[in-house]
Amino acid sequence: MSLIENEISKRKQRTHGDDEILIGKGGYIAPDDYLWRDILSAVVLKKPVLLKGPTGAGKTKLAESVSAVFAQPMQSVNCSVDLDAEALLGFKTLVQKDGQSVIEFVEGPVVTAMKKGHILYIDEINMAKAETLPILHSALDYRRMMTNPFTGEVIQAHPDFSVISAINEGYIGTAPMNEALKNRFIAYPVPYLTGDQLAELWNREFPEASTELKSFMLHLAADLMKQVENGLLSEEAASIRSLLDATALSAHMDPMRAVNYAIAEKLEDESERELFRDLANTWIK
Ligand SMILES: Nc1ncnc2c1ncn2[C@@H]1O[C@H](COP(=O)(O)OP(=O)(O)OP(=O)(O)O)[C@@H](O)[C@H]1O
Repeated sequence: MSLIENEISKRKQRTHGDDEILIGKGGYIAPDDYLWRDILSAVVLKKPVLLKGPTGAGKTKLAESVSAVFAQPMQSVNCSVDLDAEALLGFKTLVQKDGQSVIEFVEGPVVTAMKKGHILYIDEINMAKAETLPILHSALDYRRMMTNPFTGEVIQAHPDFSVISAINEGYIGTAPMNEALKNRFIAYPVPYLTGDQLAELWNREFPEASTELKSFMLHLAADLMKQVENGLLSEEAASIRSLLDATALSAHMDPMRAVNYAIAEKLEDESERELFRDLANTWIK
């Protein structure tokens, strides 16, 4: 058995009680033959994983699929400029016990994931304020431990504790990631699906849809990718999420209106919207 299969069977044997509700559903389709196993390799080697890719490329789905394959609960943190140490580690609160007010510490997602050996998914990690995340450095490198500044507790991570982060690189409003933080991760590009893999996703998500509709969406997706590569459309124009939304809407309305609402109206420039509509029109029969 390979290292990966060995680790999968080991982690799967654990039981997680009520936390089982936090196990992901899976369903990520990889763009090639190696990305999925390459990511699992980093996880079993206890290296933090950084998923780099545009919005709606399946990064969250991929993290959920890692959670599913190991049957391991996933704690999620969504970063924003307001994210502070308390949102990551937890906070103190007053509770009543035997008629007395006592201070208790409510553990946050990082502490829980470290202690229970869950997967910690940190979405949009580059959106957090530069001063917030260094608190994680010692948990992310070979030390795999942290001193909780709120309680003074020294936490040694459970052997299964794994970290997956995601970043929308180049997305407006995102700062580059702090170098010392980035240095602790193994980074994987997560592109939009194309070709056969995209068709596989459509066939799975829309088994009832007509071949004509699926063919329209898949041709449109290919054209959008081409124009993104040519620099004529912004990357989110080819977002798989938006294309899936458009296909779902098409069950209830004309597909041209569906792609207009789900994709065109969200593009910033009128020139982009026009180009998009021209491309869509060429595939509408
Ligand atoms: N390769 C893929 N395999 C399976 N589903 C995918 C894939 N790519 C996109 N999707 C689907 O597209 C939608 C968006 O995916 P997801 O939320 O994982 O994207 P994301 O990269 O995390 O986006 P964001 O950066 O905006 O958070 C979901 O419905 C997801 O199932």
